[in-house]
Amino acid sequence: MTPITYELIKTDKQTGARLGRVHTPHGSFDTPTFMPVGTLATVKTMSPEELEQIDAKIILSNTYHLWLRPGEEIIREAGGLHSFMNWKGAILTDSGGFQVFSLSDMREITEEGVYFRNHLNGDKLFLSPEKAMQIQNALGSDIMMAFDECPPYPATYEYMKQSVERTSRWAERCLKAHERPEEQGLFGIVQGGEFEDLRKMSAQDLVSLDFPGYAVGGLSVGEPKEVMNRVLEFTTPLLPADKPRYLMGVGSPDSLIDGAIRGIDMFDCVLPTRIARNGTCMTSTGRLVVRNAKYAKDFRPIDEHCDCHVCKNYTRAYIRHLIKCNETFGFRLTTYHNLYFLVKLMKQVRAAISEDRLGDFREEFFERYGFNKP
Ligand SMILES: Nc1cc(CSc2ncc[nH]2)c2nc(N)[nH]c(=O)c2c1
Ligand SMILES: [Zn+2]
Repeated sequence: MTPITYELIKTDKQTGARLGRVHTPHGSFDTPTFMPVGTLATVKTMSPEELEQIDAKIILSNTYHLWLRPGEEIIREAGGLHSFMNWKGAILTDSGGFQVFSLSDMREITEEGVYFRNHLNGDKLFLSPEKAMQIQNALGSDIMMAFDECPPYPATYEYMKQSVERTSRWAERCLKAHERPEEQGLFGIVQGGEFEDLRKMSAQDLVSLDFPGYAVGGLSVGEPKEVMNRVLEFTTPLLPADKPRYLMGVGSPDSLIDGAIRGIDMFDCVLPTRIARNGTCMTSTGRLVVRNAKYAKDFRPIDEHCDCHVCKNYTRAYIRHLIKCNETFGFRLTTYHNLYFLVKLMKQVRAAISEDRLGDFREEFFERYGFNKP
């Protein structure tokens, strides 16, 4: 009945990585994949045409932000988020709980839902599983996320246990409130922090509800990378092999590779677009802070190994000049390159999986990027 299906093509013989394909009402995409983030119905500074140029197939947007501005009814009247923002690819919307905790103060969690203040004008608001589903229904996203609580890191075992049990009850309420299950997919979000038994409880609760896909939540919240990797090692095997697995809020190039190795298919992170707006670029030999004075007369591309439109036509000196003058075009150039870099990285990961050499690719990439440096 769901419009979201997953095809497992092969697994890498060197690691636990999977090559797959996800089908949605707005197109299919190969996995592992990176999803650019478009919180306010735009991937900041990028046009939909440019996102198509870099081969982005699915983007993220946010229930919380679009509910506050412009309001989900305006987007419903526009015919949904795809037509509102003229994006022809797939859209995944986060459910809003996480944003409440990261953006607003005066929050109160109850069984019913979360009371909080609008971070823009201080108004008292209430978000529940039913409300989050109603907003995502209006947005018309291809993949909706269940309303969950992402507890702060670290959290006590007792708090985490209560939170997981409530998130499972909220997930059931989301399923009941799902108005168009044949047109929109709904992913459950596994919580449980770093506690293996709670991750197992959360996964079992959600798998028994038979969602079309699953996210691993509660990570990339300040924990050390080793903790994230350990949690993934005992969590992804609990999830069905014939459904997509989405690691929320991740991430940096090393985390994308290490997540893929541990069986993750989908990633999202604001990192590439956020650091681009302060003049930091991802390159095959590590980060390059193009606003740095040493690039004032450097007429090379951002990354000499990159074949993107920006690296073919613009220099570090020119981009540095634009960034220093706070010229919007400068941020467009760094953003375009950073997104192209991560989309290309996932293409390289998929190629490595198809040739059973993702372990080797990880070593080469980490060495070149400088992740192995002590
Ligand atoms: N790290 C992290 C990031 C996000 C935001 S994902 C996102 N939304 C919009 C952009 N990106 C999370 N979202 C939810 N619902 N639950 C989580 O546990 C969680 C964890
Ligand atoms: Zn480039």
